[in-house]
Amino acid sequence: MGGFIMSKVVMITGAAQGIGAEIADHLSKNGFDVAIADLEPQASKAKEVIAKIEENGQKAIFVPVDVTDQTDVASAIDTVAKELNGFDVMVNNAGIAKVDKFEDIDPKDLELSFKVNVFGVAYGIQAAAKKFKELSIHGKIINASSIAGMRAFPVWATYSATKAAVSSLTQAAANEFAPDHITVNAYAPGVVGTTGMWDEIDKKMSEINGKPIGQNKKDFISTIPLGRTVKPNDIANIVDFLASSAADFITGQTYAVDGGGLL
Ligand SMILES: NC(=O)C1=CN([C@@H]2O[C@H](COP(=O)(O)OP(=O)(O)OC[C@H]3O[C@@H](n4cnc5c(N)ncnc54)[C@H](O)[C@@H]3O)[C@@H](O)[C@H]2O)C=CC1
Ligand SMILES: CC(=O)C(C)=O
Repeated sequence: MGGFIMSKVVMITGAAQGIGAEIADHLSKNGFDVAIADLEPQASKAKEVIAKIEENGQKAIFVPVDVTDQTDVASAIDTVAKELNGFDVMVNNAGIAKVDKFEDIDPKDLELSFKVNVFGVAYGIQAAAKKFKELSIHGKIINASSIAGMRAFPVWATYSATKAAVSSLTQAAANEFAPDHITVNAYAPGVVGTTGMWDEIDKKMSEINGKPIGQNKKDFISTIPLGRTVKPNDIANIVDFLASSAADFITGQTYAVDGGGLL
């Protein structure tokens, strides 16, 4: 008689599209039931991700959440733990990228960027750690940083600062939650050219420096030693690892996945 293997449960923010959706697909292939946590208007995109996860033989739900709202994030995690009957891994992936010349940085963009990229990650870490403790789970928390948080590029000050803050939150939380065997790590992608994010970045950079649409992206790609953009699959691979027991003794780290772009 075949043994019954319990599925693990992951919640991934910003998973209705892009890198988050790819992470959801990978983790479901590794036996995770998945909560796709994203803004309410992303519900129909989330349905497509859920359909793929179900094809992989796992359960999936959509949890509407705005990561800038601390209460919303905590109640989303409560819902996930109840509906999927457990909670093992939190991926704080949601993020936005605002690009501007330093002198032109708009306070509203600065505020929203910090609210989504930094407050959102802090709230996700807090609520996940509380739930892991409540359930006595040695959980794993995985956050989205960026190579922009390791080296600040011109006209990316706001975004770079938020992503540097993610690495710092990752280290601090790793230290604080180590006694509970909760690990906290981060991934730092280079240019992932196929998600919506780079279309906006390229358009805004072209308004700033007058290069034709597509040129700024090409210029970035030309600096990557391994000769191509990062694929969402490359990021999902490291998240697979960080979410697995193979990474039990790793905490507080931020991993660049950038084809050598920062070399
Ligand atoms: N695309 C790239 O080149 C890189 C992306 N990253 C980071 O990876 C993460 C994912 O990026 P992509 O998939 O490319 O972006 P994307 O723009 O394709 O997807 C971001 C997702 O986050 C969601 N989101 C935005 N604000 C939210 C909020 N307040 N609450 C809940 N969800 C919210 C969006 O609805 C969307 O589904 C982000 O944190 C990004 O900063 C890091 C380095 C490179
Ligand atoms: C959007 C982003 O973080 C990079 C490095 O391309």
